[in-house]
Amino acid sequence: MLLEINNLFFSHTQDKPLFQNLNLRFEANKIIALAGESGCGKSTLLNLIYGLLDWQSGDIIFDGTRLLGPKGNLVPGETEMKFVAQNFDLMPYATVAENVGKFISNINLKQKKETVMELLEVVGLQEFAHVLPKYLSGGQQQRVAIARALSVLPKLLILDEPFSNLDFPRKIELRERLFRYVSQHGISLIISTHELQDIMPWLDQIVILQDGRLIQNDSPEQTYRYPYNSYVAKLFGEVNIFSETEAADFQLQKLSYYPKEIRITENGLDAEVMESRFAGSYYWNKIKAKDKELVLYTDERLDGSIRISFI
Ligand SMILES: Nc1ncnc2c1ncn2[C@@H]1O[C@H](COP(=O)(O)OP(=O)(O)OP(=O)(O)O)[C@@H](O)[C@H]1O
Repeated sequence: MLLEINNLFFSHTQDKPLFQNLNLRFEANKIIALAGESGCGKSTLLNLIYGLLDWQSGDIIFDGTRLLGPKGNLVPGETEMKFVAQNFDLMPYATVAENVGKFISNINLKQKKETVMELLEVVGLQEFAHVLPKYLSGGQQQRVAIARALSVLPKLLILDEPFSNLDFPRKIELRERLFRYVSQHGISLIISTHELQDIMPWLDQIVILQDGRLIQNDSPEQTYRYPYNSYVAKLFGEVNIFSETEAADFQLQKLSYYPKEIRITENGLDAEVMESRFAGSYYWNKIKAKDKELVLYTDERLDGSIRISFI
């Protein structure tokens, strides 16, 4: 087991405990998402794991060693881990390449240069090698920090919302190269996020926190198909939520249905189309069935009366 969190108690302030008896296990060589809405405790947990905050009680065991937190470390942070927080402290007067090479030995300069260029390629910043960080956008600076963290081949890399500052094309480029690189180099990755859709294909495990509580810890497929509650389902994007009474009335098996889980059928429930809008690869439709508004995605524009089934 790479990382074990046992009976962890932590609060920022006395009146508001955050983690009360948190237990979690992470296996090595996995890509794990730590997900949940803003304020659920993701950043705090990452800071605790990396040794930047002292916890009240419980154990964090990394690769067989019980961690001591900041009280036990002269230099903040654990040596076999790297953490890229949301504020990425780059050296302001050093170029992008110098920043990325900060932790790489100077013994073989040619090798160092090659490694730096390979890492800049992973994060898509080769052409910025000789630029100072102040001329880069927030998202670009964050990518420099990720490349620098990768340079030491840590056992565990922790990234706090790494894609939050990136536009969509850059996000999809970076996620593929980054996830491939960590898998090929045996680096375990914990990545915090408040939305799962875009990184799903690369994940081995999804850990979900709600108000400091661990509410689900499953494979991506299991989490998506059987979300513990509507809070979990909403992390995957748009979703139709039903109360217990509504679910009984609709004769449903679950309390949440994604827009693709409602289909047009010949012998289904009567519904009226209220809106049908072009959304690129699908049509976004708002319909009304049994007085409840629902969203479903279809390949064709909808109109008038339809019949639907829940799958
Ligand atoms: N230094 C602090 N002092 C007091 N409370 C704090 C402190 N840092 C965070 N908190 C509180 O602890 C809770 C968890 O915060 P945390 O930053 O870990 O959440 P998060 O899930 O990472 O949110 P986000 O996605 O917005 O970064 C929140 O209620 C927050 O207000």
